[in-house]
Amino acid sequence: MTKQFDAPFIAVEGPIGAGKTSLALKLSEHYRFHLLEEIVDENPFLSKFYEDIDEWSFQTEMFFLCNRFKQLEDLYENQLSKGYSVVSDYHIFKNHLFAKQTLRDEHLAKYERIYNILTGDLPRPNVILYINASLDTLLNRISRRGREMEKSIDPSYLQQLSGDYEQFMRDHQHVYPEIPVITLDGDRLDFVANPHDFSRIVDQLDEAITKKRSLL
Ligand SMILES: Nc1ncnc2c1ncn2[C@@H]1O[C@H](COP(=O)(O)OP(=O)(O)OP(=O)(O)O)[C@@H](O)[C@H]1O
Ligand SMILES: Nc1nc(=O)c2ncn([C@H]3C[C@H](O)[C@@H](CO)O3)c2[nH]1
Repeated sequence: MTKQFDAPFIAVEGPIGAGKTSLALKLSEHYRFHLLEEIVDENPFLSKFYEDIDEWSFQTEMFFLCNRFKQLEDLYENQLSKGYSVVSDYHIFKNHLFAKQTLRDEHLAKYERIYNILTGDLPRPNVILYINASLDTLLNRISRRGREMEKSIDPSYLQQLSGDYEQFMRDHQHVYPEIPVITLDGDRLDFVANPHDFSRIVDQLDEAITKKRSLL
């Protein structure tokens, strides 16, 4: 069974370059919530993965999965079980979403068995902020951010991931109607430079958190 807790656990999600890290950081500062950051540079396979996805996908996906498993176990132990609130720059579901895109069938079948074992009882976010954005915006932001290894990202890979996110979020709302999903238009909202846009997001989040608390 999934680990239980009452504190707000907010996940920021969306495709590569949507603005998850930027928004999660700003929210953690605003609310003074613990920030769970996604590791990127520590993944020793990621740059090789971008050079040859088929060759390196299994190692890459397994590394992300094991790393996030450990992060979320620690998060429960040190934060959520003690009543501390958290904002995270990912949701564990993204592992499966990427893996379905990158793994060959026989590797995916093995991966899914391990994924189900590892994630079955992990704590799940109780509010999701989903940033979607057009392919042009995502490519622009990835290029402006300038991570060397991401220069070879194929736009069709990104397009496919964005479509998978859309589908996943729609399904999630049907399966878990009790978990609010706040969808943000990443093309139009500039929460990085525009305080007004950021405070509109905070208003929506405040409302979702208050509603959740009143149901407890
Ligand atoms: N809404 C926004 N308006 C303008 N610029 C933004 C916005 N969101 C993010 N950016 C800029 O786009 C770049 C990518 O943002 P960020 O690293 O937060 O994305 P991410 O979703 O965390 O990416 P990844 O999936 O790679 O972790 C950064 O340079 C950031 O400053
Ligand atoms: N293959 C793969 N699987 C994942 O679970 C995953 N999570 C993040 N990423 C990539 C996207 C950005 O380049 C960079 C930062 O998010 O790492 C992933 N890539």
